[in-house]
Amino acid sequence: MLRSCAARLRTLRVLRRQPGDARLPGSQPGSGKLRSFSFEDVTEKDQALPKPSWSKDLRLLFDKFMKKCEDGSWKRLPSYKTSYTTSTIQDIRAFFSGSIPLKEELMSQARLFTRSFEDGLGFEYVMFYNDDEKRVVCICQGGLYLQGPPGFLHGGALATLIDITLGTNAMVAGGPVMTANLDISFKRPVPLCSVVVINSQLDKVEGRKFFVSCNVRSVDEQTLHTEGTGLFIKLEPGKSLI
Ligand SMILES: CCCCCCCCCC(=O)SCCNC(=O)CCNC(=O)[C@H](O)C(C)(C)COP(=O)(O)OP(=O)(O)OC[C@H]1O[C@@H](n2cnc3c(N)ncnc32)[C@H](O)[C@@H]1OP(=O)(O)O
Repeated sequence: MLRSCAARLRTLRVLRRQPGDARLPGSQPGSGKLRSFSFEDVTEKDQALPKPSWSKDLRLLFDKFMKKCEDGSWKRLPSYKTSYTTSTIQDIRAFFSGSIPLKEELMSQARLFTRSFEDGLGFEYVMFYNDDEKRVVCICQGGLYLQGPPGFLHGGALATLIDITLGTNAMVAGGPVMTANLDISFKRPVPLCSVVVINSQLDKVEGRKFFVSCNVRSVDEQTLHTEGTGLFIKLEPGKSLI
């Protein structure tokens, strides 16, 4: 989660174009300042760009959303495997008030779960964000190592994709969050290696609570595979997680 958290914070920095700014994403100027809370020192290949392992459907959808980005209404969210420097890890620890149990040498080896497979065998996905509509769309393809029932995507893999999509939606709206609740209704199985679209919407914000919902459809939109809702809680700087 922490790696996911930090990667998404860095994604937000790109999204909001605040180079060198130590503010938390979503916070107002002058509030939520953190010492050196920056991920600028992480330089890695952006994973949310076309690869040879992508199917034609994923490539076509990617091109379609990139077109939507041209007028600025949609933005592509970069995504990284992440590997952090010692100072960055210290800053993440400071944010969580020292409550991260993992030793530093192990933290530097940890990787973002959804970006830990070989290209094409696990999660291939790109997210796009529309600020006006408070929507995040994730176009994704679950590879051969994500099988559940023979020939179909594992429900837990789809739940993961839903979690990161809804979580990203909450996070671009409000800053760092954690999943408190996920409710998923599986309606039709997703064929392995097929492409689906997760369409999420920020429904409501109540204090630190962000309520987000989504549906998952096939590329041709004819099949409704899944519906889901999630509750995400905005994290408070300095508050211990444990
Ligand atoms: C950080 C970047 C993340 C990027 C996107 C997410 C993708 C990755 C998602 C993950 O994998 S996260 C890992 C799975 N989630 C967890 O491990 C979370 C475990 N739970 C916690 O650590 C805490 O419960 C949590 C941080 C979610 C909330 O603890 P807090 O102490 O900050 O909140 P608090 O208990 O004060 O509750 C705040 C409000 O939320 C409500 N709430 C908290 N948990 C709830 C829950 N489970 N269901 C319903 N409501 C809940 C709570 O009632 C209260 O409502 P009110 O303000 O109206 O009083």
